[in-house]
Amino acid sequence: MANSKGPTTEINYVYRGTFIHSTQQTPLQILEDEVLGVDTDGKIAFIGKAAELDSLSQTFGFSPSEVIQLAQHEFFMPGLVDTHIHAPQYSYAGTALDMPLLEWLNKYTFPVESRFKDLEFAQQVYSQVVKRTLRNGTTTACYFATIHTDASLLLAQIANDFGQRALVGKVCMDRNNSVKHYKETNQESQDETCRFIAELLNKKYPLVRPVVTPRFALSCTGALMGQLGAIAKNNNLHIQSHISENVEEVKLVKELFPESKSYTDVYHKHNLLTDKTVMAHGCYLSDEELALFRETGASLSHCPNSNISLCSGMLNVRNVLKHNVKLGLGTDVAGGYSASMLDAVRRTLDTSKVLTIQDPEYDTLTFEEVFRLATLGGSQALSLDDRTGNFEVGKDFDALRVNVAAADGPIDLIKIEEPKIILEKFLNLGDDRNIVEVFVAGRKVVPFTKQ
Ligand SMILES: O=c1[nH]c(=O)c2nc[nH]c2[nH]1
Ligand SMILES: [Zn+2]
Repeated sequence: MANSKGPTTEINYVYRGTFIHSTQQTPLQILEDEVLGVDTDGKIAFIGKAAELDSLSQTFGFSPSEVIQLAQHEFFMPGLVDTHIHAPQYSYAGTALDMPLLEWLNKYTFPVESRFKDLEFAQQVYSQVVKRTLRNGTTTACYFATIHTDASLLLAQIANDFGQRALVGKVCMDRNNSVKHYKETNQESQDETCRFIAELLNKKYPLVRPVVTPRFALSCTGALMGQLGAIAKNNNLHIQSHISENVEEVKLVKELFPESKSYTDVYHKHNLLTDKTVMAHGCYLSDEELALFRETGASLSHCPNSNISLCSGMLNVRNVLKHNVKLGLGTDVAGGYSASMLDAVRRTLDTSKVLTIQDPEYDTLTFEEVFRLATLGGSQALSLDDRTGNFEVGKDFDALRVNVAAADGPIDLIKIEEPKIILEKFLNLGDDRNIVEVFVAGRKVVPFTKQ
């Protein structure tokens, strides 16, 4: 019996072929020769066996002749969810990876981010990052912008224009001793955050929301963090920040906040840990801190490229999962040099294997588990799993149409392969040439209609 939402909505289009996604119960569910219908609101109206096509077409009022058939080496998978990416840092992605975090922030990041006062520069970089990530299959992105409100609003507008689902954060920082012109006063940070939230909500973009963004504990006074926690609470908003990325950072946080039991406790004390909070990295969190994440419902973003590129550390993903902490993957551009979530998948697997090399007892992650982290896991980490993350009826159709054998693509298939092998090849070898179409909330956003 097909899974369906009921025949109340009008069907916009129907695809037939292989659909691969994750559920809470299984990291990999492969649905072969199925039909999936998307309604005019962009939601999945039904998914069922192709053998039931006739009855589905009668129930939902579409003609079987309009069904779009996928080719032999094609499949649909849920869109990729990037739970942590710095849009302005895309301007220097692939460079500046020669020093640890705190020096890297001072030497490269803050000087570049300070340039985003210039809206023309912001327009150029932000259009590029939204297009590049969409082309690589990121249907949902959780962005850090900069301290500049108008440029941050511009990022939100560009994501909306190109049809990407996004959380966009105006960065807050009232502490910065190294690049003195790149910081706000406490009052400015509060006022501009409120202006950012009000103006963005006022736009009523269907898929783009503000996220309260204290940069990290070293960039914010306790007073500012507490005020931002209150702003998030009063407006029922998401929160994002960084935590426990690098040994030196953890040490300085302990010195700066001696009254707190741990780094996690610093955020908890300032009401920044909620079930809509996502914290990047978390390489050095103790079991006690993970328990606090679990209790508050806060989630982690695993950013393996950045963790390795800045020699920060390695997240023990197995331990995070054991603590039942929600977890997604992030590119963390530009500490991470790649804007592609396929790279995040590969670096997650690499890191897991390095942990196994160090300790053969370590239970290496499977590609199926990492696939789930990149899709459903990310949507859960961002508390958006009621809307996106897999092909459940009633969710928005956020999806990639993948052709593993795309002409001039990077993958050679020697013979016809089963879907699981095709997915594994795509995750390990594929790139944007294999992503022939991208859908967000039912709208085809790749290939681009707008330049
Ligand atoms: O990887 C990171 N990138 C950043 O921009 C940042 N800011 C604080 N901590 C950070 N970590
Ligand atoms: Zn980051």
